[in-house]
Amino acid sequence: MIAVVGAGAFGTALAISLARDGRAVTLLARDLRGMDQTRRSPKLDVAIPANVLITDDATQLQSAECVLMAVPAQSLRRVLETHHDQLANKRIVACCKGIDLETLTGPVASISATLPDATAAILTGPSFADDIAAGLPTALTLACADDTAGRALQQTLSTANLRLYRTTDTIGAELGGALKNVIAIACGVAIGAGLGDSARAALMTRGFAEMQRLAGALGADPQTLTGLSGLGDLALTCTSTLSRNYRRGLALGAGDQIDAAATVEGAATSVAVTDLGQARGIDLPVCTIVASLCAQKISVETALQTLLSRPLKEE
Ligand SMILES: NC(=O)C1=CN([C@@H]2O[C@H](COP(=O)(O)OP(=O)(O)OC[C@H]3O[C@@H](n4cnc5c(N)ncnc54)[C@H](OP(=O)(O)O)[C@@H]3O)[C@@H](O)[C@H]2O)C=CC1
Ligand SMILES: O=C(CO)COP(=O)(O)O
Repeated sequence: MIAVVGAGAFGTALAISLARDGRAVTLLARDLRGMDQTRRSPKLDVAIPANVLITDDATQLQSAECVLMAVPAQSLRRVLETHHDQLANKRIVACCKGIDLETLTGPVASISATLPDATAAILTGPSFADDIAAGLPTALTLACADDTAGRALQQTLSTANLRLYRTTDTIGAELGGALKNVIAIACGVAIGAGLGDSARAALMTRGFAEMQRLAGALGADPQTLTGLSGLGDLALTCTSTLSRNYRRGLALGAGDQIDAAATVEGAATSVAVTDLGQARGIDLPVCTIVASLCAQKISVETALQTLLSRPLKEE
């Protein structure tokens, strides 16, 4: 049995996809919201197959062959600690995109620090929950430092429509997923402020250079970022209004009222990235500007002038 912790949009979509392919799945919800009765998620327009056990009973995790953690990046540590006893020596696959603000580390480090006996992996890349739930073709990166375990997870989690590519570069894979959210906000701001598609292309490209620079400094192979997690997810999230991070950027760029309660992961990640860059002396102008914009410390006009007035340099 495969367990999914977190019955939000992504966790439920993954559960549906795996179950449709014949796997037995347990979906652990913090709040069932009647999903076990209606067999529907309030966040997806697809019925949940009968071979998904929807439960709020965490003891069900004990019999899982692997556990997918589909909770927001800033909640991951807390959720791992809460279910420590059920998860202690399992194969744990983070399905979130972000950098923990307290530790300035990614989801794989959170798993290893919280559950030293577990096998830690991450599943990330370009995919909207709605697309996965609808059974549309999708390709993702599965990263696990232990390649034998990674190969087994790749087999276990690939389905007819969900194709997983494998890498051992967990830091590169998780940074690709985390950092693209920051650049997606920047691109949304550009479009929301009417700066045009050319400005967006410039931000995607220079943002990608920042992603590779930071990833290399943190021990990743910058080449990993040219894969699905990185370039692939950047292409999706910086161009689609299905992305919450991109939509947050659109709202900031257009000067719309921001709902403070509706957080997007790229906002927290922009703060973490700014701290990491400053501590290591790495130049990350786009990410730093996004942190200031999200905190509403500077105007879009100031952000634009700051980026355009930087010294000219080699590409
Ligand atoms: N949505 C998408 O298209 C995609 C999302 N992802 C990633 O998946 C991760 C989850 O996103 P998504 O599913 O969209 O988010 P949702 O908000 O839809 O779901 C998050 C889930 O996590 C649960 N949760 C949050 N905090 C806690 C906590 N402290 N303890 C227990 N459960 C908690 C929520 O429970 P409750 O409902 O009770 O609040 C909810 O079930 C993110 O990192 C995102 O980047 C990746 C690819 C695509
Ligand atoms: O990560 C995603 C697509 O790959 C979803 O993006 P958002 O979190 O911005 O909605």
